[in-house]
Amino acid sequence: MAKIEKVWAREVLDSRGNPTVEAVVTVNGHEISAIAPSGASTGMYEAHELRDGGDRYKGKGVQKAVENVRTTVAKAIVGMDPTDQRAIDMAMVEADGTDNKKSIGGNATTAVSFAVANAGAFVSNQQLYEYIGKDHVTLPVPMFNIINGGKHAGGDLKVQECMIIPAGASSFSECLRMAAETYSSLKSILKSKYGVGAINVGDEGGFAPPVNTVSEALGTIVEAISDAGYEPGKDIYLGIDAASSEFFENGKYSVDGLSLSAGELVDHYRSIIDEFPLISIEDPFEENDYATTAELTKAVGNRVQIVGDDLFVTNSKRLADGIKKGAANALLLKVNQIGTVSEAQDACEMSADNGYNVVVSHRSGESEDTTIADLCVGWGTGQIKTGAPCRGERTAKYNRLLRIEDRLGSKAVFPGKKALRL
Ligand SMILES: O=C(O)[C@@H](CO)OP(=O)(O)O
Ligand SMILES: [Mg+2]
Repeated sequence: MAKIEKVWAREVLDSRGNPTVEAVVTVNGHEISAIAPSGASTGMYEAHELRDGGDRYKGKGVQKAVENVRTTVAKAIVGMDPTDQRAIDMAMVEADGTDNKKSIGGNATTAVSFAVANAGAFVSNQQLYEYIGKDHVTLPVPMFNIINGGKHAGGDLKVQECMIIPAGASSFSECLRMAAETYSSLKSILKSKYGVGAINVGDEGGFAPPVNTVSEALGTIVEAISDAGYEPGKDIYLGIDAASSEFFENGKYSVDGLSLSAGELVDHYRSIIDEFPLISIEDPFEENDYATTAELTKAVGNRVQIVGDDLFVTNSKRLADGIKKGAANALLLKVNQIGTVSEAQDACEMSADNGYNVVVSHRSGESEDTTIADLCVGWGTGQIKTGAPCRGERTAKYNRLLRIEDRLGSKAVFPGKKALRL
């Protein structure tokens, strides 16, 4: 049996230039490292990130998380078998002792949990996706965020992400090519419509043009899809992440130049669904509103994937509540929202057992770490969202998926439209 010989951590930078935690686990004399990502539109029920009062630039909170890995976490897990992911994750949960990783920090536990997964694969002489997935590995249909709004961009567009979903493709690599071509034609269209400033990009690599409404954004994307030679609603579909908690105040949603009640927002979404080939809506209502999320799911859930991100925060308890109430029909899975790979896996399995789709997701603050690409393939979730088809921290994941597809050759399973139950 291999043993974890040493646990270390250091501060490195994420894609926004903010400090984050890199954990290093030594097995068989080899150092295996992994980096925690970080959100901007974080859900209120997420695992706690150690960031010193939310100040992301002084680095003191991250230093504390780094220190916790070097001391508390190292004490709890050195000597354990790196292939016993669950025991290691539970040892961290126990050493933390809070219900939201407040003492060790969700960023500390995530980085260690990722590193342990990679170390387990290393000592097993396997690729991470093989080690996790055994024999049911599946390449995902990706969602590409090509127009950025909300907290990820500086403009007036309140909806955070406007995405393309090339579910009509016959392989992952074809999805990526279709997305890159559409991204490129969108760039030309935006430049000619709004001027050269419109092609500046937001946190996830999508453009941040001066559009005011989601319809304007989706209309331009539809044009770009056609210009690239694809058929909207057949080859490439649309998805949005409303991240609506960010524009919810005093019982009203300020979106698309309107001030809407939850009920009015249901009608607003329904008119957008009627106008565009929109097949996925994430966080349509604020993170505590299971009732209206259930109402929308009931009304359109047979043709639209309703995804819970801030709503569920990859937390099995919140997910179980949502399932009971019929809120959403898909889980957005972010390991750092709950803080360990094993707890995220629990939420993944609960989703599958209850007929909910699962979309593995990056954060807006990312790094070169590609662990989530392997988790997605190994768990066979069939969907991933990891930003635009550009910027190194996003292409790191897409390129990793290309490599996995290439390694699998004719054994690569790709679900296409089935991943979204279309
Ligand atoms: O809301 C989201 O889905 C994510 C990732 O796209 O954003 P953030 O990491 O800022 O929470
Ligand atoms: Mg989201």
